[in-house]
Amino acid sequence: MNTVVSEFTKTHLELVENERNYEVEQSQALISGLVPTHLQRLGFALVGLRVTNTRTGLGGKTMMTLEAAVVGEPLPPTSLRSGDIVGLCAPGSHKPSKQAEKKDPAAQLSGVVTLVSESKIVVAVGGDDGEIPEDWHERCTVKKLANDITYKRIIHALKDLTAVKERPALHTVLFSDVDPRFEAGTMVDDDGFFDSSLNDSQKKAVRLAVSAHDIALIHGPPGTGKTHTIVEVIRQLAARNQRVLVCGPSNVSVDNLVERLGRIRGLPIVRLGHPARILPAAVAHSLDSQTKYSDAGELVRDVRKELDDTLAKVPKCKRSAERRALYGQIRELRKEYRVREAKVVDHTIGGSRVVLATLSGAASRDLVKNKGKFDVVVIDEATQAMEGECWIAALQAPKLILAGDHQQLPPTIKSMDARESKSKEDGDKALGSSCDLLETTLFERVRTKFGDTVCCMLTTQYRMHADIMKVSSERLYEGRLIADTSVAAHLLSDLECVTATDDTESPLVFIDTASSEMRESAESSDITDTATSNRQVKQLGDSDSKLNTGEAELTVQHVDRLIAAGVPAVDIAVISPYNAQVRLLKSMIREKYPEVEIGSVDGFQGREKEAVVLSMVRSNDTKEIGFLSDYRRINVAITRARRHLCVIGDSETVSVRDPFLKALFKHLEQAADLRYPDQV
Ligand SMILES: Nc1ncnc2c1ncn2[C@@H]1O[C@H](COP(=O)(O)OP(=O)(O)OP(=O)(O)O)[C@@H](O)[C@H]1O
Repeated sequence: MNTVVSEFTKTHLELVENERNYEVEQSQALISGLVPTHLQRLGFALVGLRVTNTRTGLGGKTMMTLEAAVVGEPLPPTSLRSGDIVGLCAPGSHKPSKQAEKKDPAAQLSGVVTLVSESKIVVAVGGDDGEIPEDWHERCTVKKLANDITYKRIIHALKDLTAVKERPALHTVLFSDVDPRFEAGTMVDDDGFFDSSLNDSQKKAVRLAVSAHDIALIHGPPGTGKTHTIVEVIRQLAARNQRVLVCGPSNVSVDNLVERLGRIRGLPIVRLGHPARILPAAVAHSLDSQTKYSDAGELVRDVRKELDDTLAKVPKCKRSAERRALYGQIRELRKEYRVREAKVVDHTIGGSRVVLATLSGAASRDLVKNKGKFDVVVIDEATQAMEGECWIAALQAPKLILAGDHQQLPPTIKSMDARESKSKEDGDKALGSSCDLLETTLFERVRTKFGDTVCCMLTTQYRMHADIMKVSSERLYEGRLIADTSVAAHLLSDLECVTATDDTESPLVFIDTASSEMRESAESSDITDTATSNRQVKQLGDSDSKLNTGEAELTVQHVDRLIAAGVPAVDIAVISPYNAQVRLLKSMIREKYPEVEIGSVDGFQGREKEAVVLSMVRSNDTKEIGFLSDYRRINVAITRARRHLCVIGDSETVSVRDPFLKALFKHLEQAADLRYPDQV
């Protein structure tokens, strides 16, 4: 079996390295090719800042607050967000630090953004690299840097997987012909569920997951209560004295679970991860908060105060010898702080039955020290993570539970377009199939290998009107998805303050633009701000994004009608598979209705709204539909709506080639309120 594992990791390592290089090259080309003022205009840098405050954060990091150099002036608009990795340097400086030089030669320090507000940005700068040059109290620049940490962690995990000496049964099941095992003795009795509202398929999934010896899958189509079910699984495992590591590919997926688990009394949980990336509702359970405010945290509070007091003396100190002495003290205090903090962290993690982190965060030093101390790893949204990413967490326990839906979008492989076109150009089939391999998730691989023996599908959905879910159920979920009675017939007109109109009484509206003149076009330069931002869009692989102005106008009119009928703007989402159309729609809707959410289909996965307007965009003579042909994208698009879905598209272009789209348009023609542009 070791040979199989070695071959597997070798192929994946190569693919992940390629993906990492591609992403780093892309962002470096953008970031290092432009001067900071230009980057600032694009939202990737802030120039003319000054350091106004420093204090100590988790891990002994220096939290630097930066404000506009002109006192009281707001920061310019920026796309820098909490969690971004940034480089800091004096204007025009080219003196590299060891840590930052690989990423940006002009950066002197690098850190993580922890807060961005109208007037300030806070950056956490790592340990001993946190010595702040004197002139930064007057002028300094912050620039976004490429972030390849997750890739490095995947690469590390794959190497660790190769090196495992005593393989648990989980590895045997995943890499050889051994079948998964289930232990009947651990079965949950009918009256043994904590949550009495669970439906039959959810109970079945909980039983499968709890009784699995090595692996189980929970397949959760849209709105079927996958998270609900995972919470019960975790409670059942904790009640059996098992320690559980719970992960997801994104911070949102983890915090969703933190929020729900945090409400359960008597279940000690801790959320690992950079506080800047944790959602406010989950912050109280973060390791940072627990080390700060728990009784055990007393141990570090004194040193933290002394460190902060010493840091505060630095800007006031004019002589460099005195500054050097202060930095010497700071270094010693940091060392002491880290030793004490490590004890508190071990105590907090060790005392928690359930530990939560992103998949990438599962590589945290604090967790790796805990290696082997978990009984089960649970991964939510596992169909949105590359297999290598899952292994960062999966190495930590002998049992793995994966939850997800392989009929929705897989993880984004950024080098995919480049690889696919190169594969076509060179006729290199191997390159093409390597894309597929990287896109194949661990969930999908296990489901294909073992089918229903390891996988339980949740079949009652609590989101969509029955007409909205019909095509997805029939074509992708074997016709087994049923709408719960609480949602099966619900309409916008049932909402308080919404009047009954043709729109609010129809769960499905289809505006067919076929035989109109509403044709797609390529994005022109006047849609984006500057010539450079067009180039940036191209560099980010969005060069041939399409838009359709006619459809955009119909979309705005439909939103106008919904709002006039009393549908709250916050309950409406406008989505499109094409980023260029999203940009156009934002420029037309944002000002009028700031609360209407406008985004790409891919960005809306995992979300829901009462009303969704979907603009399909494609309309051409050759029936080209580009990436609309990925049925998973269309499945995500049409399953976001609870009570009302309005599809705007050209049936003659979109419904011709792809079987899923054909079925969707047939259903729309039969079941939707069908309209034509000149009648709306
Ligand atoms: N057994 C149940 N009885 C009643 N309502 C339920 C039940 N299970 C889930 N729900 C409701 O269904 C909705 C979706 O649940 P949840 O967020 O757990 O689903 P999910 O499958 O994780 O969602 P997504 O489709 O976004 O992945 C929630 O409003 C939840 O309260």
